[in-house]
Amino acid sequence: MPYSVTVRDHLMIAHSFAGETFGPAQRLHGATFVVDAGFGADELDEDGVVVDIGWASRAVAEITGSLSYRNLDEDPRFTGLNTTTERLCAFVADRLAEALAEQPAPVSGGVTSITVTLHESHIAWATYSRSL
Ligand SMILES: Nc1nc2c(c(=O)[nH]1)N=C([C@H](O)[C@H](O)COP(=O)(O)OP(=O)(O)OP(=O)(O)O)CN2
Repeated sequence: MPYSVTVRDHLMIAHSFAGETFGPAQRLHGATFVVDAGFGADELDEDGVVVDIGWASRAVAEITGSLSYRNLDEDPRFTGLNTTTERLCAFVADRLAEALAEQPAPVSGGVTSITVTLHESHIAWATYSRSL
């Protein structure tokens, strides 16, 4: 996968976690994530791109917008699940894969993988990668 394009957004949510592992984060707390969504391809399309950056930015913004300013403890999409940074990465990546699949070529043309990283601070982040 020699080529990739990454677009950045951010996400503000509230949540709490179940499990002694999480210590004080078992209580409701807020989090602001920087979201990096990467699209990988083996080859460029006929326009010379992996994916249109404008389309990618809008697709990511739609997903982050569906999460932001929400208490994810009350969001039916995550019932019974800890909305860890890792799980939110996978959620964003899977929604992006769905959005891409709905697009006709050339938008969906050569993308072979999606990699989403959520930075929860300058010293901690998580990543989820999937192939298409
Ligand atoms: N692998 C993950 N570990 C943790 C996540 C996560 O999403 N994935 N999230 C949290 C908390 O939501 C928060 O980000 C940090 O809470 P905090 O209590 O400060 O957790 P720490 O592990 O940094 O410190 P403690 O020693 O547990 O107090 C936590 N972990």
